[in-house]
Amino acid sequence: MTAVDTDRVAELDRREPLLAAEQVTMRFGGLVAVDSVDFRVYPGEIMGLIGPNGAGKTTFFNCLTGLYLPTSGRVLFDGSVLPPKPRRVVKAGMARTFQNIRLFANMTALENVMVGRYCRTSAGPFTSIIRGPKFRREEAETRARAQALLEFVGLDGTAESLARNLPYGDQRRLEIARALATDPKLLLLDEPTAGMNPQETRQAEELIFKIRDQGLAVVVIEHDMRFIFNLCDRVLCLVQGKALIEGTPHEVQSDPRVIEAYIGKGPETDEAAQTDGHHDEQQEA
Ligand SMILES: Nc1ncnc2c1ncn2[C@@H]1O[C@H](COP(=O)(O)OP(=O)(O)OP(=O)(O)O)[C@@H](O)[C@H]1O
Repeated sequence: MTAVDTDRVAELDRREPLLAAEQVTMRFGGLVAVDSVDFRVYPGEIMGLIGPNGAGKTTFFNCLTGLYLPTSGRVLFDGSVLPPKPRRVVKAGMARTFQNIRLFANMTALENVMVGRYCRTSAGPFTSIIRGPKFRREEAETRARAQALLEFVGLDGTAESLARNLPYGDQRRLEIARALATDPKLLLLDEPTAGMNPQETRQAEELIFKIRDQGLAVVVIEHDMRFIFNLCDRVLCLVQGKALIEGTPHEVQSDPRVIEAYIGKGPETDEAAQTDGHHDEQQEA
């Protein structure tokens, strides 16, 4: 089953974008990693970002999320340019996961999600030290919300497990739960299925649809073509830092330039794309 609905995509196009990248360029010395890229994400859509290794996807992601200040161009979130400060970006409503899992390995699953929630609490250092009523009330709310998010991502029953003891696919879902704890409007997922088995990948797909159905916009970087074309409303393909094509999954996957960019690794050979050297590296990380 495909998620793509042409009427839905047309409707999305009539709305104000939640995220808009305008002519974003990122240079590292003489290397142009991202070259004049325009990109729009609308509320409630799933947007895919694909491209061969080294195409500039992660660098572009880092520009979108304020980790990098673009060399030129700008990124607007909800109509404003955000300061390149992670806490401000998160508070504005943008959350992300990384290519390599970044959990607090020795904390429980519940504690990991609670950490994500603290950007939405207001108890100051003094109230926290004396553990006053406001702190205790917020702590109870944070715990309840974290527990609900664990259930939402399908991790109920793991609340007290240490993050490092969870299976790989569960760790990835835990990262998503932690990102959701910040109450984002936009969730950015950097290779959410890297290293997953087919069953975990299917579960990840269902989870992302569920997140979209809550009204969030989602941007996904992936190498797994079958996953991305089944999941996304629209897809942008980057090649050597430039936007090669943006369109519906059907438009993108049938464009011969995309297949050529992957040196023959079209959708029909996506298993090969999943098992290339890049993914082995991710699994070892
Ligand atoms: N911090 C950096 N300093 C210098 N060059 C960088 C830096 N980060 C990325 N690059 C270079 O920018 C280019 C784009 O890299 P990037 O990681 O964004 O690509 P990607 O599409 O995410 O690749 P992959 O699919 O392998 O993760 C590459 O040539 C890379 O070597």
